[in-house]
Amino acid sequence: MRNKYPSLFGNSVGGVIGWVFPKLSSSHSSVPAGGSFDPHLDFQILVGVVVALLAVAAALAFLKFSNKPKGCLDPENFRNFKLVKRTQLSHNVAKFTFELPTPASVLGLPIGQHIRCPRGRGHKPYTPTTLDSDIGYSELVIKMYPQGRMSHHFRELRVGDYLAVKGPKGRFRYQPGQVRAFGMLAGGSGIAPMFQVARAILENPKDKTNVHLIYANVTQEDILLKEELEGLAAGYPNHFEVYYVLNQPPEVWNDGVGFVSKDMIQTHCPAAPGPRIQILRCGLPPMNKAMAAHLESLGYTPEMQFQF
Ligand SMILES: Cc1cc2nc3c(=O)[nH]c(=O)nc-3n(C[C@H](O)[C@H](O)[C@H](O)COP(=O)(O)OP(=O)(O)OC[C@H]3O[C@@H](n4cnc5c(N)ncnc54)[C@H](O)[C@@H]3O)c2cc1C
Repeated sequence: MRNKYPSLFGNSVGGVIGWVFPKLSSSHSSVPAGGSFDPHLDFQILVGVVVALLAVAAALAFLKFSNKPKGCLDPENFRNFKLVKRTQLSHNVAKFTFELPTPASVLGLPIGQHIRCPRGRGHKPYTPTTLDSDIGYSELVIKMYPQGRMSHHFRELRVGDYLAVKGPKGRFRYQPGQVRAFGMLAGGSGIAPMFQVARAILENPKDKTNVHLIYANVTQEDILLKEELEGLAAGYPNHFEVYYVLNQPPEVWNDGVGFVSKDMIQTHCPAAPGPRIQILRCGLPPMNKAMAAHLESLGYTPEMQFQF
């Protein structure tokens, strides 16, 4: 079909107009041969153009949406993911890289949610260090405890083996800008969900949320993802800060010593009561309990707190 509006909108839009409004497309102009102006016809043309533009916008949006890679998790059934690389990071910590079904797949895990891996009759939560901006693979950093049941499974996992995973799971929902600042209180492997949320915020240039992390461990060697955390602190100095707390610090140590205290929270987390702030907690039960008590006595309401 020949385009009736080539100079204004190009072939495709003119074609759409012709298709949607055949009556209009038979008129070359709203100015009849006699030269008198027809406002009714002009209005019809305007409506036709708006409809055509909306149709093109909808088609482009559909194309963009349908091109977005689909996630490959199932919340109800376990799916198997092949281990393609295993990197030992310390005597009891390793990074596990899993292949996704196709090189273009993404895991499809919303920010702040986790996967679950089966062990015995139950399953354990894990948060990948990768995001959906990492295509074709997903990574877990796992601390393997001597007596841990799931730890034992990971210790035995070799390249070529499969890990059963289901998800997404979790109550946490995140929308960029939903709070002004996050305080994060993490212990040991409880850093995993914090790192994921922090990374998603900081790597999104439109998200101006500030992140204040207090991270507790026994020794310096126990600090997980240290290099990655230092990278975030150096790369986003105005939006991210991390304060480490160690039970057994080395001789030279400038951060916190002992357990995470009320004073440390007051100094390093966004102050309460404050507008649009939230404190996230993830650690062993005794730490979570102690943190909840500190937060309450500092005036943080239950709505301002979330425990992973
Ligand atoms: C949202 C969320 C995400 C998580 N993501 C990760 C992750 O990405 N990587 C990761 O390694 N872990 C992660 N964890 C912790 C993980 O779910 C397990 O708790 C951990 O792997 C231990 O499980 P297990 O079966 O080996 O130990 P269990 O059989 O549950 O425990 C056995 C013994 O191991 C020791 N132990 C267990 N957990 C800890 C601990 N946290 N600190 C100190 N000693 C402990 C204790 O002595 C305990 O008695 C996450 C937890 C949550 C809530």
